[in-house]
Amino acid sequence: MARKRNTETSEHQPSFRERFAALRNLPAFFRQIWQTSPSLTILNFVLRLIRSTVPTATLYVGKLIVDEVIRLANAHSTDLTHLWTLVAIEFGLAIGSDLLSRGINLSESLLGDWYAHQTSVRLMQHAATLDLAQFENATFYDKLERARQQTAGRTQLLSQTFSQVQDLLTIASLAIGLISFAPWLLLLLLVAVIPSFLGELHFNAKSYSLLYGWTPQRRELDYYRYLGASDDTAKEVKLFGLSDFLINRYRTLSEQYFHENRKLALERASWGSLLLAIGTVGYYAAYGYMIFQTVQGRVTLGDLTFLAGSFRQVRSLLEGILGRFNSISQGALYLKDLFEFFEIQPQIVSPVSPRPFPVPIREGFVFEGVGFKYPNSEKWAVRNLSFHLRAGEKLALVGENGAGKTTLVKLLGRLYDPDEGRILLDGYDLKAYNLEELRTHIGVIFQDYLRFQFSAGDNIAVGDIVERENLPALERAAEDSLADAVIAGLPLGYEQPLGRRFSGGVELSGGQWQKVALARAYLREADLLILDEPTSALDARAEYEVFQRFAELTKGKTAVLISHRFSTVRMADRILVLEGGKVLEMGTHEELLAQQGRYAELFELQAEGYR
Ligand SMILES: Nc1ncnc2c1ncn2[C@@H]1O[C@H](COP(=O)(O)OP(=O)(O)OP(=O)(O)O)[C@@H](O)[C@H]1O
Repeated sequence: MARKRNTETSEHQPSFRERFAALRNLPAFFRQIWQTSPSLTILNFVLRLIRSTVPTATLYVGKLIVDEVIRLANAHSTDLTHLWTLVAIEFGLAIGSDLLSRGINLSESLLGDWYAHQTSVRLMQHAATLDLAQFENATFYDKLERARQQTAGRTQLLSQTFSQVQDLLTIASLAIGLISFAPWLLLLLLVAVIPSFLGELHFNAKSYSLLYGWTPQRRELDYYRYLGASDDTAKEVKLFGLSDFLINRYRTLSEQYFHENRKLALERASWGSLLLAIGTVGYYAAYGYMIFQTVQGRVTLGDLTFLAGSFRQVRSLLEGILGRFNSISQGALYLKDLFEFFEIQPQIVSPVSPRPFPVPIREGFVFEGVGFKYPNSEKWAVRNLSFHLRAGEKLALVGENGAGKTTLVKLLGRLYDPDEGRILLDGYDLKAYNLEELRTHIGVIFQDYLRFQFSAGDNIAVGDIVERENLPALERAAEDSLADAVIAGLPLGYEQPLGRRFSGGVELSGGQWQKVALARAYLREADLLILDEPTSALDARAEYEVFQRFAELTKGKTAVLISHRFSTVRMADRILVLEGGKVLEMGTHEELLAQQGRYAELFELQAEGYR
């Protein structure tokens, strides 16, 4: 299937002005580098400063050697002391230069690695503060993806900018010699180098926009790679015979990228060679002129070697600087992506002066005309939702798929805020409470709970991670959720790694996983416990037992239970029937049966199936 490139993103073709504007990110970048390690930054800079004078010094000593050789030859002298001293100095410079380069590389790679490490940690920390809604947004993902990719590339930007400064200093010292000989040579050099610089600038802008425009597709490629080769997916991919389908989708997209990239690479190579040739013509014109001056006796042979060497070096340094300028401005554009990611702010936050969370909860939660639309959707997931979840009651949520049950739970945990109406806790809007505190007091086990590829103990401990080392607490929670028998059957008990991703891991059955996940809810001393279809994978006996315990363990606590099984639902104090995001019926099992409404209908339907 041929796929069209996202045309919306190709509008992001960065203009010259944008590229230059992006350089404004460099000071902030260097502030971060400096904060990473002031001593390494200074060391690197000092080493580069010294290193920048070495080429000029070497060329100058070379000139002195040539002049001395000629003087000795003409004077038929055998006193070589001065000559050998000069050679020794040049040798010293060569060794010194190598050592300096090594020092520069070492300090820079340490600095770069440490910076990349710190940025990755900051990225994770920042991502953790953001809202669930932001994670469900594709543009956000693209930004995150670019920001992630850039952390390693930053090391390169660091060394390029430092090299730039070093080379500029070297050029300055070499230029002094050239200027004193013939200032227009320097001008000739610039003219020779500029066309290839402009060419590079143009092609770099193009490849940046190609890469940028392809971010969504690259994410798609990663996804196919993951689907095609991962333990989570292998089962379904094999049984449904999806390999060829996936490989073809991958191939089509990847080939399209390759072709676009190749076109650009070819254009770049042909234009690059042409423009570079102009530079070479400039160099040989200047070289010819210098040879002519030497033959005329206006400069010495030593001067010729110095000047020709300086010219050649300044040319290659200038080319390097201009070329590097391109990658620096490109790097600065990527830097913009990174900084932009850090600028994304969460919308769901704590108030400035939050109310203390009520312990115990006195009145409970009141939904007042709550309406909510998912950010990427036009449809109301829930609307005009009004009901009272009393303190200490067990409320079951019932409704068909998509009725809004999980959404209601997400609103309770402030993973989203309502678009209409409000949710009160003991008379105050949920937004009046500290967000973290609110979440600490709520224990939720979602139907799509995470199967962490951690040890069995850690899989329970994620319910309240501060209890990680508290084995008795973990054991108690496991007992409450019936996970104790599962763990007793594992060769390494609580230390047993679960899942197949890492070596030595043991895979559990769906029901066994569910028992382990359920233990998380019991580990946390939550005041509001929410279980979203916690027993869907359990066998009938286990389900019965789990709910017997649940009733005992949550005595006096507020709890919300989502289930499609009426045997479970009828154990709740009250039942709320949702339909199309609205409250359809609410009452006890008996009341709802007596009403002969939807609940009674669904209950009968299920009971029918068991008869
Ligand atoms: N992340 C999301 N983005 C957009 N729409 C969503 C998202 N999650 C759910 N929805 C939509 O919101 C509505 C309510 O979904 P919700 O998950 O709350 O239903 P549910 O009652 O829990 O269903 P189920 O019994 O299948 O678990 C559905 O129409 C669903 O398509």
